[in-house]
Amino acid sequence: MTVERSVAADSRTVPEATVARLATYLRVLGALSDRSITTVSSEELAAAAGVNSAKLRKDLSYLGSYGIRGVGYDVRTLTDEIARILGVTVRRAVALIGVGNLGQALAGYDGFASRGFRIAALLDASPTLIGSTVRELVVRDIAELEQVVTEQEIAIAVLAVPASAAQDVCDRVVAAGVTSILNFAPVVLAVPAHVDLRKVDLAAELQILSFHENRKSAAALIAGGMA
Ligand SMILES: NC(=O)c1ccc[n+]([C@@H]2O[C@H](COP(=O)([O-])OP(=O)(O)OC[C@H]3O[C@@H](n4cnc5c(N)ncnc54)[C@H](O)[C@@H]3O)[C@@H](O)[C@H]2O)c1
Repeated sequence: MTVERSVAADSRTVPEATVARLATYLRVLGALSDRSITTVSSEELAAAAGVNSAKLRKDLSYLGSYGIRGVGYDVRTLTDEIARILGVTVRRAVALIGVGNLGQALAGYDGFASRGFRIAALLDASPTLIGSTVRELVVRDIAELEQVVTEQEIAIAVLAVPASAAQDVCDRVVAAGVTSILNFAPVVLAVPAHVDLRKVDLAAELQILSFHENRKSAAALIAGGMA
């Protein structure tokens, strides 16, 4: 999603694109920490995150983090700084709505917990799913949405429902007080200005790759013609 926005980080503001890269740096730092690596150079961190080191240094300068010349960055300190800016020092409770093919795959993904998120509730409308257990969580009836949001202090709702149901579910989630939504349904959702909405669209990502494939084929044809 390309929303031109910034996030306040102390007295400075962090561009949205930097926020997205900070999440990547945090993942890379987590992997380094798992391997008991305590310092990392900007070049190493940039390469592992797939960006150039000038961009990485610029991104980290928003945190007031410049590293030590010749030594690099302290993995623990940088992890803590990025986690603080991203607000993942608190474990946020996530409600997963729609426990079909995608919802069950997401519910089974261990990576959320290690990155600061707790799947606290699963909700669905299907009588065959309501009451069943997925990853030790009982699937609740979507009719209980408002109660579940309050009980579990849900901070983020993930929508994995059919496109036809997504706006209705989104409206209810917002009315229940949730202000962050991640939407997987292939539909543009309308939300009030105070709600942060992000969308995941794997088909669009594949189309972008397809576009690049086209360009590569065209370039190869031209190069072949010139040879
Ligand atoms: N963004 C992506 O890249 C991506 C990838 C795959 C699927 N999707 C989308 O994710 C959604 C789910 O896909 P799926 O394959 O899991 O579908 P699915 O049919 O297997 O699951 C959808 C679930 O939503 C439930 N549901 C329907 N209406 C509901 C409502 N009003 N409230 C609560 N639950 C409700 C259904 O009972 C079902 O369990 C679809 O919109 C699909 O297009 C997106």
